[in-house]
Amino acid sequence: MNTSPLDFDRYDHIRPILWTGDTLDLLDQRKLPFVVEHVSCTTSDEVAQAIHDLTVRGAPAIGIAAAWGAVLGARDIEAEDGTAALAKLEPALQRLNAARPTAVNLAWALARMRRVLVTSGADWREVLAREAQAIAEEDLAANRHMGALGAELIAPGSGVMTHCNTGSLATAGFGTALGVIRAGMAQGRIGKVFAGETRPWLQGARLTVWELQQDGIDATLIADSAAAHLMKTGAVQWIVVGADRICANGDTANKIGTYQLAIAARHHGVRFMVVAPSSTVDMDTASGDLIEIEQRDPGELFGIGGTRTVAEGIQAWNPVFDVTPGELIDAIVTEQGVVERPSTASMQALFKA
Ligand SMILES: CSC[C@H]1O[C@H](OP(=O)(O)O)[C@H](O)[C@@H]1O
Repeated sequence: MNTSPLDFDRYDHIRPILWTGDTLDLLDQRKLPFVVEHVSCTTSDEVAQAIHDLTVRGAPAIGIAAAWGAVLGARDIEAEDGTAALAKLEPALQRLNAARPTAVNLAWALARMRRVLVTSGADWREVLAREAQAIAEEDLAANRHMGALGAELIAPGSGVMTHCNTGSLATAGFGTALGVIRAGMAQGRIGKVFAGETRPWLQGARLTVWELQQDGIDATLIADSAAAHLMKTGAVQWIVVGADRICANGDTANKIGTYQLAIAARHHGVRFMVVAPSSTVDMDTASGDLIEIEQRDPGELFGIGGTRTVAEGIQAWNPVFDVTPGELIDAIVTEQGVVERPSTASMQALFKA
C-alpha cells in the first residue's frame, strides 16, 4: 500500500467556481463533459438563478457560490457598518436561500455571511469577501482531510461504488466521497471504482467518470438499475456517497437513488459510507422526515441528451433527493471525525460536544 503523502495539486484540474474580484465565473455543469464553458455572474440574483438551474451544483459548491453571491449583492449597497448593510442585503440573501431547499450548505453559508456582517464596522465589505474566501478554503481543506479519514476505513483491494457527483465539481476541490476514492486509489486501497449514471440529471455519467478520467482513474459506469446486481457479484465492498443534509440522528438526504443503494448494500453485506463536511450537518433537524425534498421539472425524465424518449402526455414524478436512515449507514466521515453507526447519541458526541 502506498503511504506517501498525496500530491493534491494533481487533482486541481477542475475548478467549478472562480471569483475574479469582479464577477463569479461558474463552470456550466449542464453542458459537461463535452462543452467546457463558464457563466459569468455579476449580481446575486444571477447566482441564485445559476444555483436553481444547476449551472453550479453540489451541496458545498452551492454554499460557496451563494457566499460569493452575497458579496456581489453587497456591491451597490451604501452602509456605514455591517448591520446597516445586512438590512439592505437581506432580500437578496433570501432569494439566494430560496434557490434550492435540500442542501443545508446554502443556508449555512448565508448564515455565516450574516454573522460576520453584524459584527463588522466600516470595513464590512472587505470582511464579507474574506468570509466567502474562507468558506471556500475551509471546504478544500476539509475535503483533503476527509479523503484520508475515509480511505483509512477501506481495506486494500476493495471495490467501491459511488453515486451522483461528489468531486471537484461539487465542492471547492478534491471532493467529498470522490475525495475518499481519490485518496483510496492513490494509496492502493481501492481496486475498482464503479459509478452509477444517476438519472435523470446524469451527474455520474456526465461528471464523475469524466472527473476521474482527468485523474487517470478508470471508473466503470453502470446503470442505476444495475447496482444491486453488481453488489450481488461481490465486486463491491463499499458504497461511498456524499450528502446534502445530515440530521441530528444521522438520517442523510442525498441524490435520489441513494436510499435504495443503502438497502441493497445492507442486504448484500456491503458497507455504506457517507462523506460530507460539517457544513452539511444540520443538528437542528432531528430526523430525515423533516427534510424538504426538492422536486424538479418532471420534464427532466422525458428525454436524455436533449432527445425526447417518452410519449406526450405522460405523467412523471421527479424528487431529486431521498433520505437514507442512519441505521443503514456504517460511517459518516466529516473533517471533524468519523461517526460509526450514526445515531442521535453518536452524532451528538461529535457535533454537540
Ligand atoms: C458533495 S456534493 C453533495 C451532493 O450534492 C448533489 O446534488 P446536486 O447534484 O443535485 O446538487 C448530490 O446529492 C451529492 O451527493
